[in-house]
Amino acid sequence: MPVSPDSPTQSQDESVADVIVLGGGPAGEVLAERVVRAGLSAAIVEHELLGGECSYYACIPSKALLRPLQVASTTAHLPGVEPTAPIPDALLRRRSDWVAHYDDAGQARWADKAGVKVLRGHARLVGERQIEIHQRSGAHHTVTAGRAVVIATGSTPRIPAVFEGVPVWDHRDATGAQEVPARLMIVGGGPVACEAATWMSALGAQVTLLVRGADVLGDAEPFVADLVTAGLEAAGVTIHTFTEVTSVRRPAGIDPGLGRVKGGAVTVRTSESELMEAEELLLATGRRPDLDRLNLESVDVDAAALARGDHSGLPDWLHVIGDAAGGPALTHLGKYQARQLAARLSGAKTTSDATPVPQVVFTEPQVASVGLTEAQARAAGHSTVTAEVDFTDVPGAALLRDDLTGRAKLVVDADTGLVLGATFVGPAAGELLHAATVAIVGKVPVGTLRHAVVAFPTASEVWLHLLEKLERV
Ligand SMILES: Cc1cc2nc3c(=O)[nH]c(=O)nc-3n(C[C@H](O)[C@H](O)[C@H](O)COP(=O)(O)OP(=O)(O)OC[C@H]3O[C@@H](n4cnc5c(N)ncnc54)[C@H](O)[C@@H]3O)c2cc1C
Ligand SMILES: NC(=O)c1ccc[n+]([C@@H]2O[C@H](COP(=O)([O-])OP(=O)(O)OC[C@H]3O[C@@H](n4cnc5c(N)ncnc54)[C@H](O)[C@@H]3O)[C@@H](O)[C@H]2O)c1
Repeated sequence: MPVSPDSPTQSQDESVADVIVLGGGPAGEVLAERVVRAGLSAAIVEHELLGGECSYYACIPSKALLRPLQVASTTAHLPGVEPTAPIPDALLRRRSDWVAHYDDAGQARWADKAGVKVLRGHARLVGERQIEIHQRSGAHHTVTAGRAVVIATGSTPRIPAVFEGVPVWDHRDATGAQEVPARLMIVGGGPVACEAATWMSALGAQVTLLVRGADVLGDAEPFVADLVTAGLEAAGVTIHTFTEVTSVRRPAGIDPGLGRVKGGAVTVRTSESELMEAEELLLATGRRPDLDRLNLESVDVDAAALARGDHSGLPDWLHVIGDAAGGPALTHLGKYQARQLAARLSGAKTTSDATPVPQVVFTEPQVASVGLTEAQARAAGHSTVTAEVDFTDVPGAALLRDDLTGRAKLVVDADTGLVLGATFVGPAAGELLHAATVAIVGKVPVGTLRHAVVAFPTASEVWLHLLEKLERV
């Protein structure tokens, strides 16, 4: 039962559903929908927008901005068509349309149709299967779950100590940009930093990336950083590696609202003792599970252990999925965990949760990877054989555009011939990935993969060339 924001403080204890989900992001929504489909009742408690970070501030707006840029980049290198250039205002309008102008009415209609109750307000645990729901007005009431409570509260940005209290951009401002700062410093070298550098430079900002480590996307196969760095630099982005911010200054900021410049120029000093200045600074320094305000101690759960991904201390009625679970922060992983948990809650037998995690970073060129890198496979004790192929050697890939850059790598267990990991960088990389995921999950040896004939001339011929290099396996 939704409580209107102006209702008086109240305390009632009602069993609203078999399963209560805390947080209505992609993980929470899939969980709720699936348990209802299985014949149980479900309610979601959401304190902001139903649809979560992914729908309004993360995956959807970023990809709405990046897809036209990918098309523009292709047309610039595709004889036979006029090159096309990004139109900043139209890009921002496309983004705003895809986030439904930050209105979740459509998601609320979906929930209604799916038979999922939506309880608006901030949730905190107060006892076994008991949730207190707080409204902004101060009113609150208690609800009880018949069977299970699922934490799906997502994640929140990690703020390095040096930036605490300084008004700068986070990923919400970058995906929700209303203004384009003339100069933008981005701190970080992960997917958020690289993708945001791509769209903010296309929108007209002069972007400087401050990367603490040796490379952008440092956990990937080494050639990933080389190709993404070249792509960013070609787009006009300046990259400083081995650079950490040691101090930051900004004249007292104002809060001008989402995606607007938050005050006067920002000045940072870096570990190289360099002073740098920009109109805005975006922090893209990672995320951590959002568990702080859940009152977990009231049910004897150690929030710090849970944030590290240690779920062993959870009582049998309490579960955690999605970014809140402390693993890789990816929408599709949270949704997979939701499907698995929904099956278990409705009495079905499920296989183990251990599954390779695919990821596509939508830079120019695109980066797609799944499973282990060669270094990770070796560290895990595998003896490995690998194959690498340049996209320029593959006719189906070379037809996609001129000025082609791209590379692929397969990591295979030398003893079993099974694929352990795959990385593709280049046009269509994201579409080449799922075959690798299927090969890993299905435990298909490379000897069998060779019989999967590839249609000519498609980018999937990259697979053919990789497998030809593994003929002795
Ligand atoms: C810029 C950016 C781009 C990204 N792009 C991609 C991408 O392309 N592909 C990809 O797979 N992943 C991407 N991600 C990661 C992706 O956004 C997350 O993995 C995903 O949103 C996690 O889903 P979730 O349901 O676990 O949590 P969220 O989407 O964070 O949803 C959690 C929900 O819980 C609510 N909530 C939290 N606490 C409470 C409480 N106490 N009471 C009530 N409600 C609460 C929140 O308001 C929110 O609605 C991106 C992330 C960022 C920052
Ligand atoms: N396309 C996609 O799949 C996609 C896109 C965006 C984000 N995401 C996911 O969202 C999550 C958050 O992404 P992210 O890029 O913010 O996180 P990340 O953890 O992947 O990268 C954080 C970056 O910040 C750097 N860093 C950390 N602390 C720092 C400090 N104090 N000073 C300087 N640099 C520091 C790290 O070295 C790293 O380069 C990730 O799990 C990511 O996979 C996915």
